[in-house]
Amino acid sequence: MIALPPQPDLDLAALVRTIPDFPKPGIQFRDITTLIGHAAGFAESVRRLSARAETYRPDFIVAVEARGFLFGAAMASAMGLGVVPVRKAGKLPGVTIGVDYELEYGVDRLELHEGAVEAGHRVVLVDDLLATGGTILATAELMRAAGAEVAAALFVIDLPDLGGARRLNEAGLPCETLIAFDGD
Ligand SMILES: O=P(O)(O)OC[C@H]1O[C@H](OP(=O)(O)OP(=O)(O)O)[C@H](O)[C@@H]1O
Ligand SMILES: Nc1ncnc2[nH]cnc12
Repeated sequence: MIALPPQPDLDLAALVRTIPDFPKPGIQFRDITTLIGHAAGFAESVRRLSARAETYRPDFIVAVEARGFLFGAAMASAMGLGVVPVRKAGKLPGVTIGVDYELEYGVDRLELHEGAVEAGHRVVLVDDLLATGGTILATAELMRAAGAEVAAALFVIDLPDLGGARRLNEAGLPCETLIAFDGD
C-alpha cells in the first residue's frame, strides 16, 4: 500500500542528479539519492516499477546490492511479495553460489544464498540503473543456476549509449526502464 496519490505526470528524470567525473574521470554519475529523497518521486518510481512487475506475475522480486535494494524491497512490499537480495562478495552469511562480472568502472562478484529461490520460481530482477548490463546478466545467470525462471529485469534508469538494453535483448531477457539518459 502506497500512501501518496499517483502522480502520472511527475518527471522522474528531473529528480535524478548528475555528478560529472564520479567515481572516475569521464563517468557521468546518475545519482538516485535525490530521487529517493523526494517523497513523491520515490513513491511514483516504486508505483511505476511495481505496475510493470505485476504484468510478469512473479513469485519473488530479486534486488541487486546496493541501490537495487532501495527499489526492489519497496516494490516487493507494495506487491505483497518477498524480496531476495543478490549481494556483493562476502556479505551473505550462509552457503552461497556466486558469479564474477564486469562493471562500467571495474570488476566485481555477486552472490546468492543457496535455497533463496527454488526450481520453478518465477522472478523479476530489479536494479536502479542499466549501464553495460553486466550486473543484471550476472544476476540472471545466478538465478538460472538456482533453477529460477527470470521473467524480466526492471530499472529506473537506462543509459542506452552503454548498450545494456541491447545486450539484454540479445540474451532474450525482457527489460523495462522508466527513464533514459543519453550521452553517457
Ligand atoms: O549495467 P552495469 O554496467 O552492470 O551497471 C549497473 C550497475 O552499477 C551500479 O551498481 P554498483 O556496482 O556501482 O554498486 P552499488 O549499487 O553498490 O553502488 C548500479 O546500481 C547497477 O547495479
Ligand atoms: N553512470 C552511472 N551512474 C550511476 N550508476 C552507475 N552504474 C554504472 N554506471 C553508472
